[in-house]
Amino acid sequence: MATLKKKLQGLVAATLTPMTENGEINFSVIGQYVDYLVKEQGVKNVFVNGTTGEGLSLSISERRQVAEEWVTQGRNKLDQVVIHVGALSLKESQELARHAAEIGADGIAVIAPFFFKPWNKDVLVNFLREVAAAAPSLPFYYYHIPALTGVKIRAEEVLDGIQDKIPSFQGLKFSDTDLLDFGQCVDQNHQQQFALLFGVDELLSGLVMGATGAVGSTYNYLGKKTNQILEAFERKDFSSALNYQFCIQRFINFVVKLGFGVAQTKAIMTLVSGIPMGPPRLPLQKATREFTDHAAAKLKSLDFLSTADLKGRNLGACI
Ligand SMILES: CC(=O)N[C@@H]([C@@H](O)[C@H](O)[C@H](O)CO)[C@@H](O)CC(=O)C(=O)O
Repeated sequence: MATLKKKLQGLVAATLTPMTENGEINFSVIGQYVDYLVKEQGVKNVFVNGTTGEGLSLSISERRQVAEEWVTQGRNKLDQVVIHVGALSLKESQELARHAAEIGADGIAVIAPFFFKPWNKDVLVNFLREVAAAAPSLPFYYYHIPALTGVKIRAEEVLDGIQDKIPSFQGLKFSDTDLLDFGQCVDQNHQQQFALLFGVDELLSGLVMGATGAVGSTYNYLGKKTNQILEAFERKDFSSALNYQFCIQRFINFVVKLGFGVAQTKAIMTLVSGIPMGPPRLPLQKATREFTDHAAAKLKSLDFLSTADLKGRNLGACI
């Protein structure tokens, strides 16, 4: 049985994996990264080695070391450290799951295998069950991200009866925009026993539909702003929640048009936090100087960046 833990809720930062210019992992800044999330962004949960963390581009040994560093540095500072342990090889995934349990992580998550793909719900759940069984004491989350895995089995189908197969099942990270599917997951979750975490940073729609929390890349540097959405939603001030959402979207929409992914997230995080995230690993390509300059200008115009070097306050600023 999974150890009873407080339900994962609120914002969860999908962490980046800091790298040196030579492409090695820069473990030395993870402690600083933890402090930044907690103190500057008000984010106390992390999702490590996922999409944003380039988990699938790291070796197994690197994934173990990154997980270990987050757990160590996060001790007594972070509420929960969830480790993504998905891999194409079931054995590797099980090894990572066991390791997460040994180091004292708070949960594990797994994506659908995406080379040889499960062709139906039962096959997918069998795969997930085998991984979960390697760390039965850890809360288990299914990481649904069909656009990247190509596995289009609906999340509501996966959830149906899943706890009978996976006793440690604790929730879903829903990285998709199909609100019918997400709504069905919420509707099924009658006893509210599962954490249903929205994985797309246009968060308000997920909250309205019943998300209990959210995992995302932008919470690394817009956590404080996004927490304002959660707070307004909590006090039923929907108009303010929408204003905060639109304000954040002005930035997301801007960078999406420039071409936005993990490399660009690394550049933005470096800019906003001052912590060097370095380049991504191939096949991803480092963000261009042009992208970083445009993103910096937009962040300043929205007052998302330190105003110390601002000459005058922009009237369109989101504060
Ligand atoms: C495909 C992707 O990278 N999605 C991001 C989002 O946070 C995304 O950057 C955001 O919604 C941008 O609109 C997260 O869901 C990724 C994530 O949670 C992870 O790193 O595991």
